[in-house]
Amino acid sequence: MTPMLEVAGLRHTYGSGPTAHTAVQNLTFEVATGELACIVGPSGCGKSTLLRCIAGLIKPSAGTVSLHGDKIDRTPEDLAVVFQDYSRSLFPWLSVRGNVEFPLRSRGVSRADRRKRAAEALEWVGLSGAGAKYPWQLSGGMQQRVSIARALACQPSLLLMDEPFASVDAQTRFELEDLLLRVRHEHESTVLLVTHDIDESVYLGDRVLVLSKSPASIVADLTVDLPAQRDQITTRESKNFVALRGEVARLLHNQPAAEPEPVKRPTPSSADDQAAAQRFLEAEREQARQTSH
Ligand SMILES: Nc1ncnc2c1ncn2[C@@H]1O[C@H](COP(=O)(O)OP(=O)(O)OP(=O)(O)O)[C@@H](O)[C@H]1O
Repeated sequence: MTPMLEVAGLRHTYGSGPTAHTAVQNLTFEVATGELACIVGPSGCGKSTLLRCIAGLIKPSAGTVSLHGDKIDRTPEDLAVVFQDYSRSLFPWLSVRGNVEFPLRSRGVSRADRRKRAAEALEWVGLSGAGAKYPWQLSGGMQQRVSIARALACQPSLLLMDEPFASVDAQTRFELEDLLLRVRHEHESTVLLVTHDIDESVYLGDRVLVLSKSPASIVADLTVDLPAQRDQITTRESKNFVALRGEVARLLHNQPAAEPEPVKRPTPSSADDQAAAQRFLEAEREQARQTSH
């Protein structure tokens, strides 16, 4: 079956000559229909560059991006993006309803259908009563819900999310993570979410793609072996969660400076995995402390 998203041999270099900077190199992966894939990588490794290439906002220097088999050379209509900075992505002069309806105008959706789809999307994110308000009358978490509603109203084949919960407090972050899990199951959405938060990548993902330091390449593609129904307390305490979180942390913190080798996933085997992961993390931190002095 054709994957929803196919990224093949992607490279992007900013600038040219002596100031050229390769942000991502040789990235190849697929995201299946209905899957939620998380991308996690060190700060500045090229995560946003990758998303911008997928969204058709920049043309990659090499390689291809295809959405259900069609090569992307401009922003596809059936793709929506949720950015970290909700305050800049919502229009302050439009009501919440107006913001959610806005991208539907350029997609030729009739006024009546725009109203209907905006009302539905606001209901999905728990903001039915807020349509007439303005973004600046809402909390940060509510504004990000509006951004998510706006993306969902477009009924995208692929939802791209770039650090979507990085600008809200911890409690709101948990609520928004659970909101995303709920709506993606209800709507069988295909989601590619970029985060620098290891726990978030494991909590949300069906898969976690771990990127190397810049220029980003994929060092591991891990399947998240957790039940589809997750909750913030028991899932995060579970043995599989803790083991996988430790593994992602190791992969992120233990990278050679250049050309990382692909790393195979070890199979969790003993009841001591959790403690072993914790000890390993502590050893990693100690090593990082020593090398930074
Ligand atoms: N327009 C640009 N021109 C030149 N270099 C750029 C440009 N945009 C990004 N870069 C560089 O490319 C590299 C990757 O940047 P990018 O923003 O994609 O990384 P990131 O992983 O999303 O970063 P962060 O984790 O801080 O959000 C960085 O070294 C950055 O300085």
